[in-house]
Amino acid sequence: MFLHGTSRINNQGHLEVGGCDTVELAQKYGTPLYIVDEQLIRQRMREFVRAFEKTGLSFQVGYASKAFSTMAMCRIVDEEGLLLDVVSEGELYTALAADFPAERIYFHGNNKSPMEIELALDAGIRLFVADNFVELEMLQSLALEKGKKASVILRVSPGVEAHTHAYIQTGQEDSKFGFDLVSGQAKQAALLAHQASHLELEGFHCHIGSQIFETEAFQLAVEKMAGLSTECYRQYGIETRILNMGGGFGIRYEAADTPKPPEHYVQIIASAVTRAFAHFPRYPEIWIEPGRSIVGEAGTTLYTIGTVKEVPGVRKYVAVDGGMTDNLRPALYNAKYEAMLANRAKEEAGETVSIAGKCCESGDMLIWDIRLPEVRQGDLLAVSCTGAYNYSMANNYNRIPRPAVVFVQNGKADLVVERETLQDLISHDRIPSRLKKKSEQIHSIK
Ligand SMILES: Cc1ncc(COP(=O)(O)O)c(C=O)c1O
Ligand SMILES: N[C@@H](CCCC[NH3+])C(=O)O
Repeated sequence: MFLHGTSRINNQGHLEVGGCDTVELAQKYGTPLYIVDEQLIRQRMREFVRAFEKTGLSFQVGYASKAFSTMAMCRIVDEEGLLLDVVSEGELYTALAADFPAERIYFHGNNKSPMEIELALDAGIRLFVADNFVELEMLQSLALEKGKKASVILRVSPGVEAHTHAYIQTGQEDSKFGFDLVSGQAKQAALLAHQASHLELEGFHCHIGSQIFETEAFQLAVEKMAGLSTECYRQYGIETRILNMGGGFGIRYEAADTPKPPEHYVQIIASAVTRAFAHFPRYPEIWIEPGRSIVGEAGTTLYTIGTVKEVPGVRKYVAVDGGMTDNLRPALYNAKYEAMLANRAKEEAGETVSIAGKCCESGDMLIWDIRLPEVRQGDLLAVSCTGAYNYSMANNYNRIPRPAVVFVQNGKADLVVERETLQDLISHDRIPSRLKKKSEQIHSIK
């Protein structure tokens, strides 16, 4: 397993993250456990910021909460001075509850409800990334009602779609997100927002995919956005003050992944902007909103190994005390992960096994065919690179409680999310009185 950030093997042969021995973390907090390397998160944020500072252009780095949102995480984003991208009432509520300044929050989403828009307007967030015509209408009428002006940038589908190792240019992007560029919808929306009495159109947004290594795709997307900006400027006098190029920068999940450092993506985007917007009086302020590349490599999930089952001549299944409930990505995207035995980290690999989760689902496999030392019940398995879209996509399938989350740094561990309890699982359940047991019914009559 590749050791990211502060991860290392200590003298006892245990995996250590943030100066904390993971075997001790397992004893103290139990497993499964999400361990987050705080120093690495801060380092990544600073790398993006410093790279922009070097360009001399105006910029904002946002963090996409969807990758991993907790109140403690919002505090780190605030301390590092980033903007915060939220996509739901829940993410907004989490940020506000953590006292994140509303004026540095902006709201994404393809189906914002009137209630969500009202909450955000009342809180005084920085802006909305408007996704469609219905939303523009809602924003205008709710802002009017409240006697406010809602700042917006428009989400555009630029017809550039990037995948992990390739990108394609599609004519008209078939996407549930944003205003289509090719058909002229984006321009039409810009004019509408520009003319609306209670909207302030500040610019455009696009996001071309996630876990992207192809930097050419970002260049092409900048060019497309510049084309739209030019048309809007020449025809309607609309100035693009903000150009948000989204997130999507790839990370190293396994040896085959070769991501570029944050600086590389920033340079590519910044130089594409200086070229493509050269004919404007001013360059737009460039925004990006990475999620995965900030938190992904900082996460490690610790499991206890339970049953081991050999199918003779076929494979050895090693089951852990979590699975698709804490990491949905292998089941959902066939995502690949690396792992090691955290309690015997120095031992040579001796066998090939497959790591199964504990859900009642054949597809609940975390890793197929991984080389590990001979595994025993009670060993600790550490899966790396689980910081993004693991905790945030965790679920209670099979009524399995969600794990705890600890932040580790300089030898200290802080519990930032408590493990769900069995009581939590039933806390919203209600039994209608007709289904209550006779004894309980009599009790409730008294
Ligand atoms: C609009 C938008 N912005 C930002 C992100 C964050 O992407 P990533 O975590 O790949 O950086 C996403 C997720 O793909 C997104 O949909
Ligand atoms: N949830 C996805 C990424 C989608 C991000 C949201 N647009 C993942 O785990 O990789």
